[in-house]
Amino acid sequence: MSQPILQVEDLVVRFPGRRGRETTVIHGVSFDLHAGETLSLVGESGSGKTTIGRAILGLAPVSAGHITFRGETISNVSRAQRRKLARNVQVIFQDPYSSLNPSMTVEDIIVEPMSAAGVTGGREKVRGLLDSVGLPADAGRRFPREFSGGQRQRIAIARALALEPAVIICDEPTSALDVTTQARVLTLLEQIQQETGVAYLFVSHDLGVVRHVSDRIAVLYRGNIVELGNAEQVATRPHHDYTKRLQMAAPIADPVKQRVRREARMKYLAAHPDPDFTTPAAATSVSLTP
Ligand SMILES: Nc1ncnc2c1ncn2[C@@H]1O[C@H](COP(=O)(O)OP(=O)(O)OP(=O)(O)O)[C@@H](O)[C@H]1O
Repeated sequence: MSQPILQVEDLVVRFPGRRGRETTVIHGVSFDLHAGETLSLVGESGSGKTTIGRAILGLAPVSAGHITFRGETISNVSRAQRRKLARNVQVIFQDPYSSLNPSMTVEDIIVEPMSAAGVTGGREKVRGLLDSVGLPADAGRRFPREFSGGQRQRIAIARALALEPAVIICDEPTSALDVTTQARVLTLLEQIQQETGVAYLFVSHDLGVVRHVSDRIAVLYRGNIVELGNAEQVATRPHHDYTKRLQMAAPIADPVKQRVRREARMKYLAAHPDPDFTTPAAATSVSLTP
């Protein structure tokens, strides 16, 4: 495999807490990301997935450890160096309703990061970007409110692609979308990756979703990576107890398979009681009646 494009080594993130005490939310996490690869960070709500993404983007404090992009340190650097990085590492957020400025046209939304990076000629590029995400050319003149959730996420993807980044952090990019739209957006992200070689750091609570889009999966539990490996292996033959719980909590459509797995989960939990584990978030969407 190629040299890693992004390396996170022994990352520790602490936030100021009550009475001047600090709370550590990321406890020495390490992973790397290669060009053209999708690595997913999976864990329940509060496990620290978004914080890791924000630390890479310089939006959360790197209290210890360091982060490098193409071998160059990007943690705790100056604003100017940060701006340089912004061209290479972009982000797509979970909520396509709040992540796009409602008072700007789609063209202005897409051109904005180019102008901020001092790239000229952005407006000519917009039509090609809209086309590459499957939106009509006249979409540029319209406003976000005129589009559905899936279309808005396509606008967010076009904006992320505007600076031809090497890495895109996809923070739960499909969790606000219905299942069919989810599949379309994931397919689009895969096509873009095949065409451009962009690497994705994909953040999700849903092992079932990331299994199909990832090359590797890192499982995060309370700010620690407890398992990292090939996506198929982690999703279907996990080693760590916590991953097994996440796997058993991922919702599936077939009610017969769901019942079989629920029974297996009950058996497993009865045989492995562990008060230290909280119920993974996805479990709440699994029906408890046949
Ligand atoms: N700015 C902050 N100040 C203090 N604590 C924070 C801050 N940002 C995040 N945290 C805490 O860090 C922990 C991890 O949060 P984070 O949002 O990274 O989790 P997550 O796995 O992305 O969860 P979710 O799936 O719900 O988005 C949480 O306990 C959260 O309360």
